[in-house]
Amino acid sequence: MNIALIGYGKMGHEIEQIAIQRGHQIVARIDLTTNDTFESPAFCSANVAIEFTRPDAAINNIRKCFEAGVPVVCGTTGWANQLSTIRKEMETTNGTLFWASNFSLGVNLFFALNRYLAKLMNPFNDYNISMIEVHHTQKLDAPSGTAITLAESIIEELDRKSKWVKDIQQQPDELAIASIREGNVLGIHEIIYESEMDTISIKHDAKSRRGFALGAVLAAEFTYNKKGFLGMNDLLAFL
Ligand SMILES: NC(=O)C1=CN([C@@H]2O[C@H](COP(=O)(O)OP(=O)(O)OC[C@H]3O[C@@H](n4cnc5c(N)ncnc54)[C@H](O)[C@@H]3O)[C@@H](O)[C@H]2O)C=CC1
Ligand SMILES: O=C(O)C1=N[C@H](C(=O)O)C[C@H](O)C1
Repeated sequence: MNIALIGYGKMGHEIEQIAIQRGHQIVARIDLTTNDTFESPAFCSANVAIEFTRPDAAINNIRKCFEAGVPVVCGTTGWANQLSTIRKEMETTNGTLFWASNFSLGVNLFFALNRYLAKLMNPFNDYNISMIEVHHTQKLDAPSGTAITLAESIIEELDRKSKWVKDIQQQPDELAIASIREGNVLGIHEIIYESEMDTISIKHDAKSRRGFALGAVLAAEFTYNKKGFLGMNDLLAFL
């Protein structure tokens, strides 16, 4: 498969290695540091583009993929509040977008565990719930996209929580997400249920970026020749 990388930073490099190991060709690398363009024949020859850039760049890059008729897998976080806008544009252009806040298989198992635990804890009002996410200091968005996905599932399952807030809980229905930025931490997410009697917590700790990158390449393989909006549940049902 011909793959175009949009964003050739930490994730772009990791994805390139895995894509080549899996027998794909990288036909274009669009980044602030390269000369490749969306208009080039090389980019237009891509079967799928994989976009990992920054929150303020993702939407425009996805639009460029729709214009070029290239399906796009996007892992950039920090812009998901505009997802419904871009989905409408995807429909009007008959495009293809696969988006996930986290492509790692382990994190997606953790998503299922999180939802199950929230459902289990729903009747037990003595437990309050909070979340901590830790990432490297270069990360631009907070809370992380993964933390927001986790929070959205908890809010769906737990009647006593109706919205997430950054850092400090002020109302009982708020779910506080603390974001810590330190060193080169690749991504830690912990959900904590706390009563006067005890603490129950679940935690995911990424050991490398390979899990994110492998998931993104699998998503690209899955996206090839498909139309519409796709996500990790579609991919996991297929694996
Ligand atoms: N969904 C997932 O599984 C994961 C998502 N991420 C997200 O992916 C994004 C990128 O992460 P990293 O690779 O670690 O960041 P990075 O900072 O190492 O790389 C970003 C690259 O994008 C380039 N860039 C910036 N603006 C651009 C533009 N307008 N067009 C093209 N390229 C542009 C930069 O020059 C840089 O090389 C972040 O939003 C991060 O949160 C990161 C890991 C996993
Ligand atoms: O910026 C990162 O590094 C990561 N971002 C994603 C997020 O915001 O959830 C996924 C992973 O945690 C790494």
